[in-house]
Amino acid sequence: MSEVTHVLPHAQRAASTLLPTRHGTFAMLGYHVDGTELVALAVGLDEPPVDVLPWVRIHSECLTGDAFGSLRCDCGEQLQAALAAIMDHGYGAVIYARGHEGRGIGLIEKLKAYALQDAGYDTLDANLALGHPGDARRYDQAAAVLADLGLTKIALLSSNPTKQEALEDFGIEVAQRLRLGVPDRPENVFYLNTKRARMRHDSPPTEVIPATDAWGGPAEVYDALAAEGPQLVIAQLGQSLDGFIASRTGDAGPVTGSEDHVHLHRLRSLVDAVVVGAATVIADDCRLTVREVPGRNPVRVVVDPQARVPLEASVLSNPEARTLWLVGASAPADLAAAGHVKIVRMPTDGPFAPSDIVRVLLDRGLGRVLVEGGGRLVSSFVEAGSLDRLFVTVAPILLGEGVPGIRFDGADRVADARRGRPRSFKLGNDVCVELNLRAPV
Ligand SMILES: Nc1nc2c(ncn2[C@@H]2O[C@H](COP(=O)(O)OP(=O)(O)OP(=O)(O)O)[C@@H](O)[C@H]2O)c(=O)[nH]1
Ligand SMILES: [Zn+2]
Repeated sequence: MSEVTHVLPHAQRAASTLLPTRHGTFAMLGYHVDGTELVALAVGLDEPPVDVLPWVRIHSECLTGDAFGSLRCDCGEQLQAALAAIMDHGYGAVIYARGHEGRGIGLIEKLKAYALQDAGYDTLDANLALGHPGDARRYDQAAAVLADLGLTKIALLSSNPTKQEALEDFGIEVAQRLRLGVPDRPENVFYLNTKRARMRHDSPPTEVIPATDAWGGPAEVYDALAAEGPQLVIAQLGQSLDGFIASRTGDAGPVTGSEDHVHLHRLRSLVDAVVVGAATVIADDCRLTVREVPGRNPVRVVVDPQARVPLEASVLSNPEARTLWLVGASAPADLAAAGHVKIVRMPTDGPFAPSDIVRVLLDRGLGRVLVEGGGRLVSSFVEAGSLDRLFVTVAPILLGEGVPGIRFDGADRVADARRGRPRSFKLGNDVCVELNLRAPV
């Protein structure tokens, strides 16, 4: 931690209430700090978990982004993603920093800066041309609120190292900094790239997401996933109307249509890691990369307790993306994998518990996970309660017999079936059902 170089102003806690949101109910605290009104939306403060860092976002007020949904900046999406992530994490707070509007120059001055940007200036030069500093924000008030909340050692949700350093100057220990995965858009990509090039922002650029819903399913499905924050486990299966993901011979010909293929690539583009079982790799020789839509390739994760996947398989031989090869404790010790492949020896001979797989990935910074097949692996995640969302695309064909999709030790009574909040949409002639398994039905 760096030296504490400044003294904090007094944070006067003046109001305390509850705020139900679409992400859940937050404690909402209102503060007066040095003539400015700040609010905190907090969760989990009454019973802080042991050895867990609170997740904190210091969100700079942005009327245009936060309230109007402007796409000139990424503030609105960052705010929603932060609320979702912190609620999901169960411990932390968003400090909504009034007085930060326009990086501290105020609303109307920001609009003047926008007008200059309309004429070709970038976001930094526009501020300078108006006689303002590039960034005029102060962080002592937010730090004082954090101190009052007892959040003095935190994980900060931000792409801005300056923010981290400023908080540390005021005695807040930033033990970790996490970036929210909000996509670049055509309307804000120049702005975001300027911040990367000139204002020290270190969010990795994403491929630009066109403002269109012509990819796979409707945009709101993917926007909702993008807003889910750094930890998310989803699964996708394509199956026949009678519930098979492949024919009786295991023929790997696609069951669902091309729109579902695009949808799958879209899901891959939204995660850090895509997980498949050994049998699926052997049957399909899948590449697991993002090709149908713009986006980064996720890390490929092969669940292979007996190390059965041959070295010639695409995921092990083609270095177009990184691969983690999860093998069992007794798998051969002399596996000679290529440089892009990392062998992870699990403590047991398998089958590996979904929670152990998720943990191994999380330890490597891979918090957003797509389980892509086969049926048994996805089923084990369903059964273990390890999935946040399940997508099943149903094609209007009947196979009669084949490789089953989801099968697990089910309920005796229909009333006890697994349920989630459903949403369904068409993918060509197929129908995709998304089950949000964390949302109350
Ligand atoms: N002056 C000015 N302010 C802007 C502009 N675009 C967004 N802002 C303001 O910038 C603030 C948000 O700061 P950002 O640079 O987006 O992000 P950050 O807070 O530094 O970093 P993160 O924590 O990663 O979000 C908000 O107060 C916005 O109103 C602009 O073009 N000019
Ligand atoms: Zn903004």
